Amino acid sequence: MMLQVCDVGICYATWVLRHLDFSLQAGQVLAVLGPNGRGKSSLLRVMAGLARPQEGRVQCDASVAYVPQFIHPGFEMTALDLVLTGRARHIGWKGAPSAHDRAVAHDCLRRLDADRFAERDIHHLSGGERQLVLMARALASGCQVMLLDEPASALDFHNQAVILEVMRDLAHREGMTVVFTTHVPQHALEIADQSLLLLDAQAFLFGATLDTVTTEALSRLYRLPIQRMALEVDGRAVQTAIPLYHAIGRAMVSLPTPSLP
Ligand SMILES: Nc1ncnc2c1ncn2[C@@H]1O[C@H](COP(=O)(O)OP(=O)(O)OP(=O)(O)O)[C@@H](O)[C@H]1O
Repeated sequence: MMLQVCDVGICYATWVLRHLDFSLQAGQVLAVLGPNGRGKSSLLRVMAGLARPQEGRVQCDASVAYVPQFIHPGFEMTALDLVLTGRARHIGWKGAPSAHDRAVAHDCLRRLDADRFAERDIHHLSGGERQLVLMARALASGCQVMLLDEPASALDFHNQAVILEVMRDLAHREGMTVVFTTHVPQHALEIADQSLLLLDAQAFLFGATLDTVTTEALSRLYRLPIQRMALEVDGRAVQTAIPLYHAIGRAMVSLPTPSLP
Protein backbone atom coordinates (compact mmCIF):
# COMPACT_ATOMS: atom_id res chain seq x y z
CA MET A 1 0.00 0.00 0.00
CA MET A 2 1.53 3.33 -1.05
CA LEU A 3 -0.50 5.64 1.18
CA GLN A 4 -2.79 4.85 4.08
CA VAL A 5 -5.01 7.25 6.02
CA CYS A 6 -5.93 5.45 9.24
CA ASP A 7 -8.80 6.71 11.41
CA VAL A 8 -7.66 10.33 10.93
CA GLY A 9 -9.30 13.14 12.88
CA ILE A 10 -8.53 16.85 12.39
CA CYS A 11 -9.74 19.35 14.96
CA TYR A 12 -9.32 23.12 15.29
CA ALA A 13 -12.03 24.64 17.52
CA THR A 14 -14.32 21.76 16.44
CA TRP A 15 -13.79 18.52 14.52
CA VAL A 16 -13.32 19.22 10.83
CA LEU A 17 -12.92 15.52 9.93
CA ARG A 18 -13.10 12.42 12.09
CA HIS A 19 -12.68 8.66 11.62
CA LEU A 20 -11.46 8.97 8.04
CA ASP A 21 -9.96 5.78 6.58
CA PHE A 22 -8.80 5.02 3.07
CA SER A 23 -5.77 3.75 1.22
CA LEU A 24 -4.23 4.22 -2.21
CA GLN A 25 -1.99 2.11 -4.41
CA ALA A 26 0.88 3.32 -6.54
CA GLY A 27 -0.30 4.54 -9.92
CA GLN A 28 -3.72 5.73 -8.75
CA VAL A 29 -5.31 9.16 -8.99
CA LEU A 30 -7.58 10.27 -6.13
CA ALA A 31 -9.87 13.33 -6.36
CA VAL A 32 -11.02 14.91 -3.08
CA LEU A 33 -14.28 16.88 -3.30
CA GLY A 34 -16.15 18.85 -0.69
CA PRO A 35 -17.71 22.26 -0.15
CA ASN A 36 -15.78 25.30 1.09
CA GLY A 37 -14.40 24.83 4.56
CA ARG A 38 -15.08 21.08 4.70
CA GLY A 39 -11.41 20.19 5.31
CA LYS A 40 -9.85 19.33 1.94
CA SER A 41 -6.74 21.49 2.42
CA SER A 42 -6.41 20.42 6.05
CA LEU A 43 -6.51 16.78 4.97
CA LEU A 44 -3.90 17.34 2.27
CA ARG A 45 -1.56 19.08 4.73
CA VAL A 46 -1.91 16.16 7.14
CA MET A 47 -1.26 13.68 4.31
CA ALA A 48 1.83 15.69 3.34
CA GLY A 49 3.15 15.55 6.92
CA LEU A 50 2.92 19.35 7.27
CA ALA A 51 0.40 19.11 10.13
CA ARG A 52 -0.33 16.42 12.69
CA PRO A 53 -3.79 14.93 12.93
CA GLN A 54 -5.39 15.09 16.37
CA GLU A 55 -6.39 11.43 15.96
CA GLY A 56 -5.13 8.56 13.83
CA ARG A 57 -2.16 8.54 11.49
CA VAL A 58 -1.04 8.66 7.87
CA GLN A 59 1.33 5.97 6.64
CA CYS A 60 3.34 6.55 3.52
CA ASP A 61 6.44 4.67 2.44
CA ALA A 62 7.33 7.01 -0.41
CA SER A 63 8.65 10.51 -1.12
CA VAL A 64 5.88 13.10 -1.13
CA ALA A 65 5.57 16.49 -2.85
CA TYR A 66 2.88 18.96 -1.83
CA VAL A 67 1.56 21.61 -4.23
CA PRO A 68 -0.15 24.45 -2.31
CA GLN A 69 -2.65 26.81 -3.88
CA PHE A 70 -0.43 29.86 -3.39
CA ILE A 71 2.97 30.80 -2.06
CA HIS A 72 4.39 34.18 -1.13
CA PRO A 73 8.16 33.88 -0.64
CA GLY A 74 8.37 37.59 0.16
CA PHE A 75 11.63 38.07 -1.75
CA GLU A 76 12.55 38.19 -5.42
CA MET A 77 12.74 34.75 -6.98
CA THR A 78 12.53 33.59 -10.57
CA ALA A 79 10.21 30.79 -11.59
CA LEU A 80 13.27 28.69 -12.43
CA ASP A 81 14.74 29.24 -8.94
CA LEU A 82 11.43 28.21 -7.39
CA VAL A 83 11.37 25.02 -9.46
CA LEU A 84 14.97 24.35 -8.44
CA THR A 85 13.92 24.40 -4.77
CA GLY A 86 12.03 21.22 -5.68
CA ARG A 87 15.46 19.64 -6.36
CA ALA A 88 16.63 20.22 -2.75
CA ARG A 89 16.57 16.51 -1.91
CA HIS A 90 18.95 15.83 -4.80
CA ILE A 91 21.17 18.90 -4.36
CA GLY A 92 21.60 18.77 -0.57
CA TRP A 93 21.76 21.73 1.82
CA LYS A 94 25.21 22.99 0.89
CA GLY A 95 25.29 22.11 -2.79
CA ALA A 96 24.51 24.31 -5.78
CA PRO A 97 22.19 23.20 -8.58
CA SER A 98 24.11 21.35 -11.28
CA ALA A 99 23.58 21.67 -15.03
CA HIS A 100 21.51 18.46 -14.73
CA ASP A 101 19.28 20.03 -12.04
CA ARG A 102 18.72 23.07 -14.25
CA ALA A 103 17.91 20.86 -17.23
CA VAL A 104 15.40 18.89 -15.13
CA ALA A 105 13.80 22.15 -13.94
CA HIS A 106 13.46 23.43 -17.52
CA ASP A 107 12.00 20.07 -18.63
CA CYS A 108 9.39 20.23 -15.87
CA LEU A 109 8.44 23.79 -16.81
CA ARG A 110 8.24 22.75 -20.45
CA ARG A 111 5.97 19.81 -19.61
CA LEU A 112 3.49 22.32 -18.19
CA ASP A 113 3.97 24.73 -21.07
CA ALA A 114 5.50 27.20 -18.61
CA ASP A 115 9.16 27.42 -19.63
CA ARG A 116 8.58 30.89 -21.05
CA PHE A 117 8.17 32.15 -17.47
CA ALA A 118 11.50 30.65 -16.31
CA GLU A 119 13.34 33.96 -15.81
CA ARG A 120 10.35 35.98 -14.51
CA ASP A 121 9.98 36.94 -10.85
CA ILE A 122 7.19 34.73 -9.51
CA HIS A 123 5.57 37.76 -7.84
CA HIS A 124 4.96 39.17 -11.31
CA LEU A 125 3.23 36.03 -12.63
CA SER A 126 -0.53 35.68 -12.79
CA GLY A 127 -2.31 33.28 -10.43
CA GLY A 128 -2.62 30.63 -13.14
CA GLU A 129 1.01 31.01 -14.28
CA ARG A 130 2.11 30.60 -10.67
CA GLN A 131 0.04 27.42 -10.29
CA LEU A 132 1.83 25.86 -13.27
CA VAL A 133 5.23 26.78 -11.79
CA LEU A 134 4.29 25.28 -8.40
CA MET A 135 3.36 22.03 -10.10
CA ALA A 136 6.63 22.09 -12.05
CA ARG A 137 8.48 22.40 -8.72
CA ALA A 138 6.75 19.25 -7.45
CA LEU A 139 7.57 17.42 -10.70
CA ALA A 140 11.23 18.41 -10.37
CA SER A 141 11.42 16.77 -6.96
CA GLY A 142 11.08 13.29 -8.49
CA CYS A 143 8.47 12.39 -5.86
CA GLN A 144 6.46 9.16 -5.79
CA VAL A 145 3.35 10.78 -4.30
CA MET A 146 2.06 14.19 -5.40
CA LEU A 147 -0.59 16.03 -3.35
CA LEU A 148 -2.13 19.03 -5.12
CA ASP A 149 -4.45 21.56 -3.50
CA GLU A 150 -6.92 22.81 -6.13
CA PRO A 151 -4.25 22.76 -8.85
CA ALA A 152 -6.66 23.97 -11.53
CA SER A 153 -8.48 26.68 -9.60
CA ALA A 154 -6.83 29.58 -11.46
CA LEU A 155 -6.35 27.89 -14.84
CA ASP A 156 -8.13 28.51 -18.13
CA PHE A 157 -9.70 25.54 -19.95
CA HIS A 158 -6.58 24.83 -22.03
CA ASN A 159 -4.31 24.77 -19.00
CA GLN A 160 -6.85 22.70 -17.05
CA ALA A 161 -6.55 20.11 -19.82
CA VAL A 162 -2.73 20.35 -19.67
CA ILE A 163 -2.51 19.61 -15.97
CA LEU A 164 -5.23 16.93 -16.06
CA GLU A 165 -3.23 15.14 -18.74
CA VAL A 166 0.02 15.55 -16.80
CA MET A 167 -1.58 14.20 -13.61
CA ARG A 168 -3.08 11.24 -15.49
CA ASP A 169 0.26 10.43 -17.19
CA LEU A 170 2.19 10.71 -13.92
CA ALA A 171 -0.07 8.10 -12.35
CA HIS A 172 -0.99 5.81 -15.19
CA ARG A 173 2.29 5.84 -17.17
CA GLU A 174 4.87 6.63 -14.49
CA GLY A 175 3.33 4.90 -11.46
CA MET A 176 3.06 7.99 -9.24
CA THR A 177 0.23 8.29 -6.72
CA VAL A 178 -1.60 11.57 -7.34
CA VAL A 179 -4.12 13.20 -4.99
CA PHE A 180 -5.83 16.46 -5.89
CA THR A 181 -8.61 18.54 -4.39
CA THR A 182 -11.15 20.18 -6.67
CA HIS A 183 -14.48 21.96 -6.88
CA VAL A 184 -14.97 20.63 -10.44
CA PRO A 185 -16.56 17.15 -10.47
CA GLN A 186 -15.75 16.83 -14.18
CA HIS A 187 -12.04 16.83 -13.32
CA ALA A 188 -12.63 13.82 -11.07
CA LEU A 189 -14.69 12.13 -13.76
CA GLU A 190 -11.96 12.77 -16.36
CA ILE A 191 -8.93 11.35 -14.58
CA ALA A 192 -9.55 10.03 -11.06
CA ASP A 193 -9.58 6.29 -10.44
CA GLN A 194 -10.90 6.91 -6.93
CA SER A 195 -12.80 9.80 -5.39
CA LEU A 196 -13.35 10.90 -1.83
CA LEU A 197 -16.43 13.02 -1.08
CA LEU A 198 -16.35 14.84 2.26
CA LEU A 199 -20.08 15.01 3.01
CA ASP A 200 -19.70 16.16 6.60
CA ALA A 201 -17.21 15.82 9.44
CA GLN A 202 -17.88 12.11 9.84
CA ALA A 203 -19.65 11.07 6.62
CA PHE A 204 -17.48 10.22 3.63
CA LEU A 205 -17.88 8.45 0.33
CA PHE A 206 -14.73 6.78 -0.95
CA GLY A 207 -14.51 4.46 -3.94
CA ALA A 208 -14.27 4.15 -7.70
CA THR A 209 -15.08 7.54 -9.23
CA LEU A 210 -17.98 6.32 -11.37
CA ASP A 211 -19.60 4.81 -8.24
CA THR A 212 -19.05 7.80 -5.93
CA VAL A 213 -19.33 10.91 -8.12
CA THR A 214 -23.01 10.37 -8.88
CA THR A 215 -25.93 12.75 -9.40
CA GLU A 216 -27.27 11.93 -5.93
CA ALA A 217 -23.97 12.21 -4.07
CA LEU A 218 -22.94 15.47 -5.81
CA SER A 219 -26.36 17.02 -5.19
CA ARG A 220 -26.11 16.18 -1.51
CA LEU A 221 -22.48 17.32 -1.29
CA TYR A 222 -23.13 20.78 -2.73
CA ARG A 223 -26.79 21.21 -1.64
CA LEU A 224 -27.69 21.91 -5.25
CA PRO A 225 -29.11 19.65 -7.97
CA ILE A 226 -26.16 18.44 -10.06
CA GLN A 227 -26.78 16.20 -13.01
CA ARG A 228 -24.13 13.72 -14.08
CA MET A 229 -24.40 12.73 -17.71
CA ALA A 230 -22.47 11.00 -20.48
CA LEU A 231 -21.86 12.85 -23.74
CA GLU A 232 -20.71 11.05 -26.82
CA VAL A 233 -17.68 12.82 -28.29
CA ASP A 234 -15.76 11.29 -31.22
CA GLY A 235 -17.38 7.94 -30.49
CA ARG A 236 -16.24 8.02 -26.86
CA ALA A 237 -18.47 8.47 -23.81
CA VAL A 238 -17.32 11.49 -21.82
CA GLN A 239 -18.71 11.82 -18.30
CA THR A 240 -19.57 15.27 -17.10
CA ALA A 241 -21.57 16.91 -14.30
CA ILE A 242 -23.69 20.03 -14.71
CA PRO A 243 -24.71 22.16 -11.72
CA LEU A 244 -28.32 23.36 -12.06
CA TYR A 245 -27.65 26.75 -10.47
CA HIS A 246 -31.17 28.08 -11.10
CA ALA A 247 -32.62 25.30 -8.92
CA ILE A 248 -30.90 26.35 -5.70
CA GLY A 249 -34.17 27.31 -3.96
CA ARG A 250 -35.71 23.94 -4.82
CA ALA A 251 -32.54 22.18 -3.70
CA MET A 252 -32.78 23.61 -0.21
CA VAL A 253 -36.21 22.17 0.44
CA SER A 254 -36.65 19.07 -1.66
CA LEU A 255 -33.40 17.24 -2.31
CA PRO A 256 -33.61 13.58 -1.39
CA THR A 257 -30.89 12.39 0.97
CA PRO A 258 -29.27 9.32 -0.55
CA SER A 259 -28.55 6.48 1.83
CA LEU A 260 -24.86 6.07 2.51
CA PRO A 261 -22.92 2.88 3.04
N1 LIG B 1 -5.08 26.89 11.13
C1 LIG B 1 -6.40 26.89 11.34
N2 LIG B 1 -6.90 27.28 12.53
C2 LIG B 1 -8.24 27.27 12.76
N3 LIG B 1 -9.15 26.87 11.86
C3 LIG B 1 -8.71 26.47 10.67
C4 LIG B 1 -7.31 26.46 10.34
N4 LIG B 1 -7.18 26.00 9.08
C5 LIG B 1 -8.43 25.75 8.62
N5 LIG B 1 -9.33 26.04 9.58
C6 LIG B 1 -10.78 25.84 9.46
O1 LIG B 1 -11.00 24.46 9.18
C7 LIG B 1 -12.03 24.30 8.23
C8 LIG B 1 -11.49 23.54 7.03
O2 LIG B 1 -10.62 24.39 6.33
P1 LIG B 1 -9.90 23.90 4.98
O3 LIG B 1 -9.06 25.02 4.49
O4 LIG B 1 -9.25 22.60 5.24
O5 LIG B 1 -11.19 23.69 4.05
P2 LIG B 1 -11.29 23.43 2.48
O6 LIG B 1 -12.24 22.30 2.30
O7 LIG B 1 -9.93 23.28 1.88
O8 LIG B 1 -11.97 24.77 2.00
P3 LIG B 1 -11.95 25.57 0.58
O9 LIG B 1 -12.71 24.74 -0.40
O10 LIG B 1 -12.69 26.82 0.91
O11 LIG B 1 -10.51 25.80 0.19
C9 LIG B 1 -12.54 25.70 7.89
O12 LIG B 1 -13.70 25.95 8.67
C10 LIG B 1 -11.39 26.61 8.30
O13 LIG B 1 -11.88 27.87 8.71
